[in-house]
Amino acid sequence: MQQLHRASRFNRRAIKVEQATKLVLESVAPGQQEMVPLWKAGGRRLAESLCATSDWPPFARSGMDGYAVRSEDTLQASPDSPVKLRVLNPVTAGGIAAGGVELGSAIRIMTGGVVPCGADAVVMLEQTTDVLLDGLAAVQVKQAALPGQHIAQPGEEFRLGSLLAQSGTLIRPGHAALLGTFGYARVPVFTKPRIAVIATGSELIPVTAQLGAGLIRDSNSGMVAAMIEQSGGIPLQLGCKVDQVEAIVAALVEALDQADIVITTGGVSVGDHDVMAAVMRSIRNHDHDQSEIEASAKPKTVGDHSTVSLPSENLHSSVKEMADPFQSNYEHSTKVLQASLDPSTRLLFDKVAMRPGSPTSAALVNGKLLVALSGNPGACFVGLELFVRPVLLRLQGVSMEEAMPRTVTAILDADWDKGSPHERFVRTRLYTADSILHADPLAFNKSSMLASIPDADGLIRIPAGPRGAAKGEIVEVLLL
Ligand SMILES: Nc1nc2c(c(=O)[nH]1)N[C@H]1C(S)=C(S)[C@@H](COP(=O)(O)OP(=O)(O)OC[C@H]3O[C@@H](n4cnc5c(N)ncnc54)[C@H](O)[C@@H]3O)O[C@H]1N2
Ligand code: MOO
Repeated sequence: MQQLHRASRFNRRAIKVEQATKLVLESVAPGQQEMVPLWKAGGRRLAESLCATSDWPPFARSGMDGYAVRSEDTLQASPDSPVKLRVLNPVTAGGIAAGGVELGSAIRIMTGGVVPCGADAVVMLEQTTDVLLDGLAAVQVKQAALPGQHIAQPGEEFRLGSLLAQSGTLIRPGHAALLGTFGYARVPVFTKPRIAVIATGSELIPVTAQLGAGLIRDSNSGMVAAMIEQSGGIPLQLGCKVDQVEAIVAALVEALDQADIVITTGGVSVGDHDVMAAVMRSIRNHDHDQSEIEASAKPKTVGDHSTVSLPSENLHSSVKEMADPFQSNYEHSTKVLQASLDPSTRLLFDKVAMRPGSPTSAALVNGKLLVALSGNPGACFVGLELFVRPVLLRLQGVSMEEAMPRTVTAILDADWDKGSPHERFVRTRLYTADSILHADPLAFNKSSMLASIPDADGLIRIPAGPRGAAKGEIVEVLLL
């Protein structure tokens, strides 16, 4: 029996990164929406596509301080032979002229003012001289004005009803300006997804604590929280939990209750205390049991998740397998976990064909996504970028395609001669030289290392194989 349990730890089938990303993205849908004042909408995601409520500009607008003229009146104007135009009634309060521009006349106008009817050009103040004509106010123009000169035509930027921004758009300052222009004082946005964060590991202490023998501070929680904030979510910190089933199950139950999705870090590998791996096995077996129930009602199809061969151990034994009988009331914890799983609960994956982060796992638990990231900071970071950020964007209305990381190609600056059976994501600096983008892999790139994470501009994607990649090769880089 013990052998079977041991074997089940290694019975994990790696799926490709794209497939894993697709699975997590398909398991979430854009969330609720709310109205927020425009001045608080910056950085949020639009929940509806919004359109222009009028033409813009709404009237012919002067782009300069000067005189509104009829261009044909100025056709013969030159420095040697300036044209004199009578100055008619000045623009009234509100910037609207009382009358129009008539033959041989001009009206003084300010930047942004309504171009009076009859005028089809504005001459800049600097290019005019105030003079008298028959004792009355006049202006002298020394150059022919082109029709339309310094006038913004009504509707030239937007027509009534034209699209301003699509649902899912990140509201940047420019969008806020547009929305204000068209009278959107309150803006429909997606509610911020609430993401529970649990760090697992008995070696972890809170950031506030003093280091002790064998202890390290929990750096993943802060990193995950920062990524959540950066991607428009609200992190709910549940803190670090010791590698005991009941502590972690209790935290998961609380997290699933409070949050839209749950992220854990650590404990996903094959170690004796890797509790999240045991939880995932429990879910896999629960899923398997469900599949068997469903299979009795309908025939299995090829490629069906339920056809993956799994050891048929139950939730109890799989949790028991990793639990230290001296540390943990696993019977009770098992029941708590089991009682909290509904029939829709299923494992999405428990291994990804990538380095770092191959043990990264995900499940749908009671309709909520649970992503179990690796504890190694480098692997945790890559998992966040590949799986968590896209999910956060999707929850805020971004399309599946646009939620995926953006990629560029760059010239590799140094040999990466480490081959791998799985594709590898290498933290890199990006820079441009002679208009060519270069990827300069950062030092301290191991999964367990932190130092390169803050400096990374991208992740070089090195295909699986014995060779790695050579200096000068063109490589694909995921932008961070
Ligand atoms: N026998 C095997 N051992 C390991 C395998 C394997 O296939 N066979 N896989 C290795 C790989 S690859 C990885 S990646 C790690 C994954 O380990 P876990 O995700 O289970 O993470 P832990 O064991 O809990 O921790 C790994 C490492 O990271 C540190 N850590 C964990 N949490 C935090 C945190 N919140 N803040 C900072 N640092 C954290 C932890 O102390 C460990 O040093 O497993 C390999 N082993
Ligand atoms: O998959 Mo692990 O993250 O290589 O080190």
